[in-house]
Amino acid sequence: MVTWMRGEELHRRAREWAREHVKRLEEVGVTPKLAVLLLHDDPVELATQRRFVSLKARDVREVGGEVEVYELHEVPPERRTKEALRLLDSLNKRDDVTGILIQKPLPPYVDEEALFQKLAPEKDVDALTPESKKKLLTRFDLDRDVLPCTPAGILELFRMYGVEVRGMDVVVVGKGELVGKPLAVMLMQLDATVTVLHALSKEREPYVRRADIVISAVGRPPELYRDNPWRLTGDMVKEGAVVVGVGGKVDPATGRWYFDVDERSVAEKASLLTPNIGGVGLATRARVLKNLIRTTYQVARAAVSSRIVGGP
Ligand SMILES: Nc1nc(=O)c2c([nH]1)NC[C@@H]1CN(c3ccc(C(=O)N[C@@H](CCC(=O)O)C(=O)O)cc3)C=[N+]21
Repeated sequence: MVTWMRGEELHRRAREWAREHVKRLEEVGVTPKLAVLLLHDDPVELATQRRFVSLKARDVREVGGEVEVYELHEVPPERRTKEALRLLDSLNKRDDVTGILIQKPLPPYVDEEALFQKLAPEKDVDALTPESKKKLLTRFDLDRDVLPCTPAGILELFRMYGVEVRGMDVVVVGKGELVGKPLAVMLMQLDATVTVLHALSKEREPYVRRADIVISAVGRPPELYRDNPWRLTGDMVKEGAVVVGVGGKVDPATGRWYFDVDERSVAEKASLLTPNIGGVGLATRARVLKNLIRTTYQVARAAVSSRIVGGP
């Protein structure tokens, strides 16, 4: 029998925790404010990302924070990076903005590196600036650090459901900057044996079949992508494996979700499995809230100490 790894509890606890901190911050005159940048113009991505952004915005508002969303898809592609950099510059400087999130993925013509270099590290809710990434390579503290939301959310699910990664064979499918890559690094820190598979991997099945833990973070469901489609089905994993499904896309025509993991067939083989709805997504949102509170403290602290250092 499969045990479902659900994110509701983490999400509920994070909201409670965040609400408490919003109250505490209120007393010193600070309100968390998240600025979200949405740069994509591809219809599948725009539909999907808008949905994610509205969910995160709802969470932040529900705990007493504020949200500003900036959509840049109407800016011509050749000016998109420049406009985003200009916007980031002003958001970096604004005292009322305490967290900035650049929704991923970005369109291919946008200079991603330039954006994350520009983003003020103390406001980096996703831990995607070069500074945050560097920290991941040495060590991290799941309970204290601003860490990439989805990888950290998955590690929290593992902790909650007693999944030990030490010494385990873990396969991560997908090597994206947002999930696959940081997660692989974190799992390595936790002494797992990590294999990362991606679009150019010669073979996938043999690696997947022998893995104790499979994490699928691709986001190319066959229903929506002809090139390099990916779906994990029950026949691909070993009996008793732990399986985590991360990727999912919304069909802009129907509003329907398509996911990386075929929940039904995998549930017949896996010992533990995240549900496509109510699993990793909620664990991710829990971390977004926690990260925003942490960046808010960082920003508030920086403002106070610069006042002390710089004088009035
Ligand atoms: N810079 C950046 N940071 C992110 O954190 C980020 C991103 N880019 N790009 C896209 C992914 C995806 N993501 C999700 C958030 C919430 C759900 C979620 O809450 N899903 C609901 C269902 C969704 C629904 O009800 O429509 C659930 O799992 O129950 C899922 C996925 C954040 N992402």
